[in-house]
Amino acid sequence: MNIILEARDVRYRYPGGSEVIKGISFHVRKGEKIALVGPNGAGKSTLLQMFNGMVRPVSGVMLVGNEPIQYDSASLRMIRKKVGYVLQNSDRQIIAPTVYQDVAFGPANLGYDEEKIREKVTHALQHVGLEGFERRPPHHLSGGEKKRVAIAGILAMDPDVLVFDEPTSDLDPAGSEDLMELLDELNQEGKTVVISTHDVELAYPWADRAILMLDGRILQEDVPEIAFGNQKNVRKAHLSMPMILELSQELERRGFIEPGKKPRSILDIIHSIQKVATDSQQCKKLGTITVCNVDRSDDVSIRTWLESREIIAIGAMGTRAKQRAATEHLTLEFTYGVIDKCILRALRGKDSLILTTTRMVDRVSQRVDSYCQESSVSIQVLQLQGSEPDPQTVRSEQAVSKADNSKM
Ligand SMILES: Nc1ncnc2c1ncn2[C@@H]1O[C@H](COP(=O)(O)OP(=O)(O)OP(=O)(O)O)[C@@H](O)[C@H]1O
Repeated sequence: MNIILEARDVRYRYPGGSEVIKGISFHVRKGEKIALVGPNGAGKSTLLQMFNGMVRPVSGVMLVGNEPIQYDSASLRMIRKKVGYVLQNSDRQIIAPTVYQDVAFGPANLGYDEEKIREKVTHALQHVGLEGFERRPPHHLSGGEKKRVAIAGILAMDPDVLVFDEPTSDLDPAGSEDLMELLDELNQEGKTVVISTHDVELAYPWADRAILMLDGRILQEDVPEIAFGNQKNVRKAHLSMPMILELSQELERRGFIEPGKKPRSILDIIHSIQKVATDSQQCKKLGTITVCNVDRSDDVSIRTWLESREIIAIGAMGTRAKQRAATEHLTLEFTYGVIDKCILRALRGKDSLILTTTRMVDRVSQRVDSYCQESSVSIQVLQLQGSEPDPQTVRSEQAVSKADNSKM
């Protein structure tokens, strides 16, 4: 078990106040997505701030990479290179007069030379979709853009762990979905991601593990299906049960889904409702999913390719994919939970196109393959790539089946 963060019986009280962290122990494994969930005042922010030494426990030990955190300034600088912390309020994190200077602050503090700083800043801004914003004053940006500047500032230091305090609290629903998608992308690239949130609907499908907190203690820590499935603890923590989980419990009571199945998404629910799924598989021809890697298809006109197709829905995963869609003036139908939504479409016999980036391409095939194996269906995943000489021939030349047709 590759533990990257660990708390051993940590306790904390603010100067002159009562105890707000009351003996907490837990660990985070490398590559995990953890959601710390609890009501106002539960101690989530205080606990998160212990992860990179911003708050020092009164007793107990915090470890990063199996090493107890040391609190001298040189050690803290190194810890903050490993564990990046994105504050809830971006205005408190952004300090410089331009976006470039703000994102450059971390790498400059690490002693990098000008060229390396420029490289880090450019890469970080690309990552969060803010290329071209370098000279902009941060206080003129929208809340969502400021959040991305704050994240870029952390990414520029290339930390192993990213900690986000209420990452979506000041974002609109579309902005929240974009941000969760960015967190997924970063996790897919190997970052461990820890967030605090009140939003159970957001945490439930996203997290590998949920930690429910109340009054400075951990109430429950488990996979989301179990952590959020305990009605008593959920109520106690002033939370509500995620809608999907509540619906699946109701369907289970009525015998529509097998006992013990805990769907995490609408696709899971459809899959669990065996009869409906079987009917749809038998009656309909399945649609296909075409994947376009935007990192490798500069010379492909997606718009031209689309013109040669029947009606198709388009989804985008990742910031660069969304930017590419904007450049080609494509209307996106799906920007979050994209793979599941395209599988649902395929089950209805309809085709879709997913724009994505190199690191996420395999994820599409993996998710579709695992769904197909579990459900004994075969949805074709095709790839759109390379130069496009003639839209008429694109379909046969560039659409290469990756699916295992023997599953049919
Ligand atoms: N700087 C501070 N000085 C004194 N007490 C504080 C300070 N910051 C937080 N607290 C107290 O510590 C407790 C835990 O606060 P914390 O912000 O960690 O909770 P939280 O779960 O993140 O809440 P929220 O969801 O509202 O942000 C609260 O009772 C709060 O009043």
